[in-house]
Amino acid sequence: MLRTTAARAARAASRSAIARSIPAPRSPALPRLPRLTRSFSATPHHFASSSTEQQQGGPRLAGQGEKGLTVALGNGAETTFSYIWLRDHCREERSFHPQTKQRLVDTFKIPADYRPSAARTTNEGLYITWPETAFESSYESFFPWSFLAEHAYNPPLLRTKDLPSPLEQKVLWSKEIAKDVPTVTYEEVMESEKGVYEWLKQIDVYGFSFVSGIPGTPEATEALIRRIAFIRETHYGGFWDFTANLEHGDLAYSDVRLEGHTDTTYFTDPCGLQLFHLLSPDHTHSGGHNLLIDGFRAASILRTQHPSFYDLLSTLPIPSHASGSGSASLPSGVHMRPLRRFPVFNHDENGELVIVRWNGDDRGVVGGEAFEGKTMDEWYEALRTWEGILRSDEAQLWTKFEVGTAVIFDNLRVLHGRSSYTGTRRLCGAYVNGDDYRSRLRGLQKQFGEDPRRKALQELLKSRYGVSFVDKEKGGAWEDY
Ligand SMILES: C[N+](C)(C)CCCC[C@H](N)C(=O)O
Ligand SMILES: O=C(O)CCC(=O)C(=O)O
Repeated sequence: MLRTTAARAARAASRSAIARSIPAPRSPALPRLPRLTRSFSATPHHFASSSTEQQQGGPRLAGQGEKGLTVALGNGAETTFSYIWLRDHCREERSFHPQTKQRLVDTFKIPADYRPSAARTTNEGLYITWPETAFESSYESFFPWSFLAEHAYNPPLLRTKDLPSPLEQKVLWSKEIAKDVPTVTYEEVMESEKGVYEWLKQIDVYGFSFVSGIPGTPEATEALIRRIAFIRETHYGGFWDFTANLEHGDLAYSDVRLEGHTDTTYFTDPCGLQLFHLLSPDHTHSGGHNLLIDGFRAASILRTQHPSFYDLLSTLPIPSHASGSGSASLPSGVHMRPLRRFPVFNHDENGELVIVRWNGDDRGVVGGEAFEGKTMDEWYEALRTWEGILRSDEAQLWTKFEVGTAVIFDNLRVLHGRSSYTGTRRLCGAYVNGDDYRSRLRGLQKQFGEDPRRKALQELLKSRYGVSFVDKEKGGAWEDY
């Protein structure tokens, strides 16, 4: 919804009210500092710059231009930041709300020709004094050298390949993992944050985890899921408790075999985690065993053995839908389609595989212009090869559901399926959004001081540029927002 002028004015007023409510930061009285012996090219926009006694060869201010300044870090690497970027990314309380971690400075009110009135450096970072202008009263921003090194862009001082990729943290598995399946107990998850952390670490590394010792009730199962985050509601409801009664127009509500698939490929944002817990005792049914397949491992096999097929399944958008009959609560029926079509393999901006979307049953009609110039036979050959890897004996982890033991898996990586069954089989469970799961895991990593990415970043900044993270109290929230 476009903001009206009044709303915008209200927002501006509320911002300045927020800013006023925050005690104006007492910019440290600038001690009279020795002028830098190094002289800079005298240009009309020259501003005073100085440095507190710093270790020889440490990071320093290396130059100032019309639109930006250049810093030199430990190993002499130089990089330039525009003044607008610096003002826009200030983390002082005037610019960045200390509790909400949201930007308070109105980026688009920063004058296009904004530049500092002074700058100084210390062993910890760069202090920029902004001038008294109509835009704002003069004040000082602080940027740790580590923050500048991490976010440098002209040129970048860090590259994606410098840090461990998320995929490196994962263990790709075959059916052999049956010898030692990742498992936690209900009790440890329910009784401590550490227990939840151990559980989510297993899901992060293996893409799935079993939970044993659960009371055989839907209530206990739901409480377990909610230790991660809230449940994702869909047209199947929130927490499901289902049998083969076709209460929803989907084969899951039947007793037929389901080959390995990921759920909700018809959602623009497929569900992240999925948990199943059997509630009906063994003697009420026969079959209905659970299948798990590591989609990332299967994809890596295809990529290695058939790169052209991997590329095809990484580019061709596949239609997906949920169109089963409606239910009593949804008489208009289900007509689910994603906003756009997605390929089987979806990658992040660094080319890392992050989402496998594959459901042969929910796949729509392929064809049309997306397939123009492609040979349909090649596409089916690629699919057949992919499905052949999924259905290979070594890829398939089959387990027999038991009351009291739930399985949870990352629906963006691990495919699941079911053998056909006879008799009465009652299953419960729910979805959790992938982003809520990853946020919960990130929070626990920080809480238990094990954020692998930041640890690797800290070591790299220290070894390559001789800079360290700065104690938050001194420089606001130096996180990777
Ligand atoms: C809600 N519950 C998990 C029981 C059924 C999900 C329906 C599965 C659907 N064919 C899909 O692949 O998304
Ligand atoms: O019934 C099962 O074991 C799983 C059903 C299924 O694959 C699904 O709900 O997506």
